[in-house]
Amino acid sequence: MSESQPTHQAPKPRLEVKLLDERLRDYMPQYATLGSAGMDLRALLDEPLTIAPGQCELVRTGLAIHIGDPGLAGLILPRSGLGHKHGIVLGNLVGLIDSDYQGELMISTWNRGSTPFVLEPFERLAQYVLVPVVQAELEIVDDFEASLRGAGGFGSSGRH
Ligand SMILES: O=c1ccn([C@H]2C[C@H](O)[C@@H](COP(=O)(O)OP(=O)(O)OP(=O)(O)O)O2)c(=O)[nH]1
Ligand SMILES: [Mg+2]
Repeated sequence: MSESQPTHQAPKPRLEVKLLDERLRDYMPQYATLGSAGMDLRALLDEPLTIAPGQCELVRTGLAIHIGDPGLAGLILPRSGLGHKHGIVLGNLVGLIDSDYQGELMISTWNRGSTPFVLEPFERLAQYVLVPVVQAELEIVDDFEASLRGAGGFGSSGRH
């Protein structure tokens, strides 16, 4: 079945990427479908890596992506299939990639499951999502203008 074209599409930011391993040329991150939010990141490994239950390994991607625009950031998120079926998620839960980071993207890979997981070389391990960011300035005040919620949180508004 052919995929429907999006009705409108903003121009895509072009990001500079360095391949820290030539093998990555054949495994460039891609959007799997026209509407995919993330590009899959692959594990740069020379041989399969067994991750024991509870173990966390920092896995190379072999990619350095310089975002360069402080109005953007990268997020590294787990893949739902690996996370749900195999317990393979991120040791830092979410990876936040600063726009001025020029180093290699690393994936903190945590086996939160109960069986060993064998990670294969170049397996799609996590996903990279580019998101808009707004930087704030903080201004110290003594009081806020009152809001309906005030300081209530953590379930204070109850269930409906
Ligand atoms: O999953 C991740 C998370 C972070 N990073 C890189 C990019 C990010 O810009 C940098 C710093 O990340 P963060 O600010 O979350 O870590 P930190 O512990 O605060 O280190 P730093 O003091 O270097 O900011 O590490 C990754 O490669 N993978
Ligand atoms: Mg930091």
